[in-house]
Amino acid sequence: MVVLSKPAIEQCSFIRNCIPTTTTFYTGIPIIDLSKPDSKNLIVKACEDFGFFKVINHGVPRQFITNLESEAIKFFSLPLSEKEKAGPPTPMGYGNKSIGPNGDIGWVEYLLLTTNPDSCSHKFLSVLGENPEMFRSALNDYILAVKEMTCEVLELMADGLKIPTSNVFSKLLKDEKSDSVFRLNHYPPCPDFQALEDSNMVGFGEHTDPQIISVLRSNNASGLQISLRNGNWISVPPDQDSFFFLVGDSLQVMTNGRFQSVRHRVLTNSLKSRVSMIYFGGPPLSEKITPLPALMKGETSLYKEFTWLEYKTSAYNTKLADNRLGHFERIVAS
Ligand SMILES: C=C1C[C@]23C[C@@]1(O)CC[C@H]2[C@@]12CC[C@H](O)[C@@](C)(C(=O)O1)[C@H]2[C@@H]3C(=O)O
Ligand SMILES: O=C(O)CCC(=O)C(=O)O
Ligand SMILES: [Fe+2]
Repeated sequence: MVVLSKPAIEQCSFIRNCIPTTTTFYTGIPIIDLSKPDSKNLIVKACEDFGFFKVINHGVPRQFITNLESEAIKFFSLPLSEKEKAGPPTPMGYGNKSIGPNGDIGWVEYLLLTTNPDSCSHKFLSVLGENPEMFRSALNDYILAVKEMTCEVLELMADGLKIPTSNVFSKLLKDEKSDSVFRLNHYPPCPDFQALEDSNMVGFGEHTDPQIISVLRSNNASGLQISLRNGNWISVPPDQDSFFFLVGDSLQVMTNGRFQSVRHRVLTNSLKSRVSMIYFGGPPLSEKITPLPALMKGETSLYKEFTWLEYKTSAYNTKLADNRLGHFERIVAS
């Protein structure tokens, strides 16, 4: 039996007083069933209306998901000194509370990796845990299966947009030089609510993702919120069996603003640990990010021309909440 010390009991009463007993979950999130024939049009509609949707019947083996989740839990349960052997994040590697290079702080620890199995960021794994090979293989299985499912969704999206080359997005992720990233996040339950209250700390502050598409899976702990087009924040009901897709800044540019990247954040006040795993599908560094000609019916581009390397370099000089695309918007005379 666990006997709580007095301060811990006090914390519990604080928790009881401060946590709303019910989180109001938004029930209108678009759900895309990949086994249904109308999914391509629903994907386009969801990207236009929300920049966000949930995918079910995705075909990613449950075993790959549970294996990686249990490896992630094992990793995050290691002593801090062990985890720190894989840090600091530069930007790949283990990070704790500090997000990115510009002073953002969150109630989160994480592991950021490149997705190429041969690339050096997986070297971080070899310094960790009792069986780094199991972690490596769980990661490779998961990333491969999620990438395949993501490409299927991107091809449906291109079809839905009536773009004649349906691999226009997926080929960027499939390219061997694709600059895709993988992230494991762990949001521990808050031990010190007062500190969190005082500092207004959140799990992961509001932002948009710079890549083409982000594919997020979490355990059944709440926390994720997205901003609707009217600026209202809504709580996303967690669903450990589904994947959430988020439109990134690069897809916003490639669709000349028809899709908009979704602002999102993670709040901390759950009593439960949240573990999330996110695949950020990005293009090769040299790729020009520009509106697709097939979508430009006489319009002009809303954005200056830039490569993914230029955008990424600029993004790494911004704070999390900044409007990163702002620097690349073209002033269009009306
Ligand atoms: C504050 C930052 C963290 C971030 C790099 C940045 O300077 C701005 C973009 C951030 C973000 C958001 C999505 C992904 O989690 C991420 C890996 C990415 O590609 O851009 C993070 C960056 C990071 O944590 O290094
Ligand atoms: O952990 C989450 O659920 C979301 C995290 C996120 O938005 C990110 O890592 O970019
Ligand atoms: Fe994000």
